[in-house]
Amino acid sequence: MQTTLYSPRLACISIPSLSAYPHKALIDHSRSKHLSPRRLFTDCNYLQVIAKVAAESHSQIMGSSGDGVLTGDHTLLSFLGRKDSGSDDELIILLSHVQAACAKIASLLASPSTVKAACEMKPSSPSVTTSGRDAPKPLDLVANDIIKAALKCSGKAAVIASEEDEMPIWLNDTAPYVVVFDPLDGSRNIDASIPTGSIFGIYRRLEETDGLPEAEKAELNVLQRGEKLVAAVYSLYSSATVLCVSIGSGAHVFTLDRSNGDFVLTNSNLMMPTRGQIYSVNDARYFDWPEGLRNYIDDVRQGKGQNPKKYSARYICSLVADFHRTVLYGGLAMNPRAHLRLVYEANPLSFIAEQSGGKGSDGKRRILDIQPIELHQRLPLFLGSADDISELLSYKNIQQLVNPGYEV
Ligand SMILES: O=P(O)(O)OC[C@H]1O[C@](O)(COP(=O)(O)O)[C@@H](O)[C@@H]1O
Repeated sequence: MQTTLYSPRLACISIPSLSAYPHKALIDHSRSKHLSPRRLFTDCNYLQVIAKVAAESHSQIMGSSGDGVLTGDHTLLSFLGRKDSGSDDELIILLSHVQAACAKIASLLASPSTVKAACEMKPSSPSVTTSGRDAPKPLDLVANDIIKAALKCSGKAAVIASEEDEMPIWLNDTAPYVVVFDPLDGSRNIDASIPTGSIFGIYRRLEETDGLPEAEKAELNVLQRGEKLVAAVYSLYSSATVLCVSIGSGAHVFTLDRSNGDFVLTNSNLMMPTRGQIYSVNDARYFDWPEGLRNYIDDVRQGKGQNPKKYSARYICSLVADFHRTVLYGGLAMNPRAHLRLVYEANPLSFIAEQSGGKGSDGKRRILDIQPIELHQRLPLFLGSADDISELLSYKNIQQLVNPGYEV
């Protein structure tokens, strides 16, 4: 049975395609039921069963050919379920809920009713909350609710922390994982249907904090250094919806098949080119930049850097989109002012950058080495090809300290 992805009133998510798995009777039974978004997150056992089946059985059917080359058509779950994938069943279950949440957000963003509502809204300039964060748009809050419901439903997240919530939320004393996330990055562009994304970082629960009061242990768990990440994910909602996943053994891209709701492997072991020819930065801020950054950009624009080719600029102003292009084509995606967040933006994306051969820096330190001191901590962020980032860092003075509070 197939359900539509773009119902105007209520966006539905198709159930994952399971024809490849041997537990067919179970699957046929599951398939006979329509999976509405409500059911997706209320019937928690449903996804857990699916993910467990994937984890237990996939290597009997597909797996790798033994030389690292993947064979067969993999979905995210079947890919993670391979014997040699390095993921445990609980992580697979958690990630199955993450992918379901992203599919639901993708369908909401693309639904005519959402686009119509956005068209009817008056243009608004971003205002800030009391904590200094941009005021959330309605879709930020909807995406946040979808992801929180999915993570709670997974039963695998002990504590979660979102860009849209002031504090972490403790969910479960015994669940193995900690999830930090930005539910909808780039949402300042959302009314114009410009690409947006979701970002997730997954850590293990710190068992040594188990005896502490809830608020204290919640904070310690979500403020782990990026190098402790066990997995990172970003979802890009664009002409295609793609999910890039790393569980610490490379980064892999899956594309949403809108006909059935599967995320299908489209690019395994992503390798960022060691050097690119594109820089991505808001260069209307050029005159607020320090000398080192201005010199670097002046040089690469003119082909006077280590790479004799003249660089081009691309800036979508949507971090996930700018980063995804950088991973694929090489070059740099950066925001030199202390604007992006360490915990749920810089860390997961730096983890994926490193897993694909690139680098992540704040201009002075490797991102994954930085000890977070607060959940919504901001910092300058430079992500990209290993050689391009090294060259940029050699200009020394690249962090923008002048921050006049831009209107747009
Ligand atoms: O205004 P700037 O400095 O160009 O920053 C743009 C960046 O801010 C972001 O919109 C994130 O900010 P928000 O999380 O507040 O939306 C990124 O997607 C984008 O890369």
